[in-house]
Amino acid sequence: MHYFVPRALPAFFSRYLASAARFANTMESSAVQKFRPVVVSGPSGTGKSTLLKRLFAEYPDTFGFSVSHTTRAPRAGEENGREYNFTTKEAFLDLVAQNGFIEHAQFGGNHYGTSVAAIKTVAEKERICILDIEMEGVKQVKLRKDLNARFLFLAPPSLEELEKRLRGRNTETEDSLQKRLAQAKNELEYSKQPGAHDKIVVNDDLEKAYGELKEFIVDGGRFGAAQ
Ligand SMILES: Nc1ncnc2c1ncn2[C@@H]1O[C@H](COP(=O)(O)OP(=O)(O)OP(=O)(O)O)[C@@H](O)[C@H]1O
Repeated sequence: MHYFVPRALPAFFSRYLASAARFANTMESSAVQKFRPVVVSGPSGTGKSTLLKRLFAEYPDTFGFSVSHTTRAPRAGEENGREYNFTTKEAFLDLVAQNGFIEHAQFGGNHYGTSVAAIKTVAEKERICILDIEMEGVKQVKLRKDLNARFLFLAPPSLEELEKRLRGRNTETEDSLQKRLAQAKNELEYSKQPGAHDKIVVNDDLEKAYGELKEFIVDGGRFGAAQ
């Protein structure tokens, strides 16, 4: 039996689909061209939360955080898309297979992750997405050129000073403190690799560090976007 296969039709459709995909990508990337995500990393206890809190207070309605995915059930008062993107295990693992997560992990039998789409959503809402993540996450974001992110590393003045701050914060056990200090050495090593970060700020004097962080992130109101 012979079927009539219109040869021109698939070619037409594939051209149509390719141009639709190009259009969607352009639309998508135009948001991150203007609202470029900023990755702020640095050893635990260097002062990321302290400095970012100040930046958010000085620039209200400018920054945003991506909404994570989770397979855990919503708690009372939690709204899908606000606290988390609540999802089934199947949908979560599908997205993992599609390389849709920057980072994901499992805690207490539930999956959690930061999706590429959630980061882009912040840019589409015309806000600068701030990602406060550790080194492995930084490496993942670097692979995703489509996110157009900028990278700032906050360094402690020394490991001795970092230990003093972590002890002073009174949030760590001796064991978790030693783990954080060991991880800090890895992060500092990585930060010395050429091209690992766009900007390194040493948080010695708080005022000076804040000024440098602000200058890099705000960038005279351009937030890193090309004019
Ligand atoms: N320049 C500074 N001089 C002295 N102390 C500082 C300075 N910056 C931050 N601190 C103090 O160091 C401690 C750690 O800061 P913070 O909690 O902001 O670190 P972090 O990088 O956000 O840590 P984590 O990644 O564990 O959340 C806090 O007690 C903070 O008040």
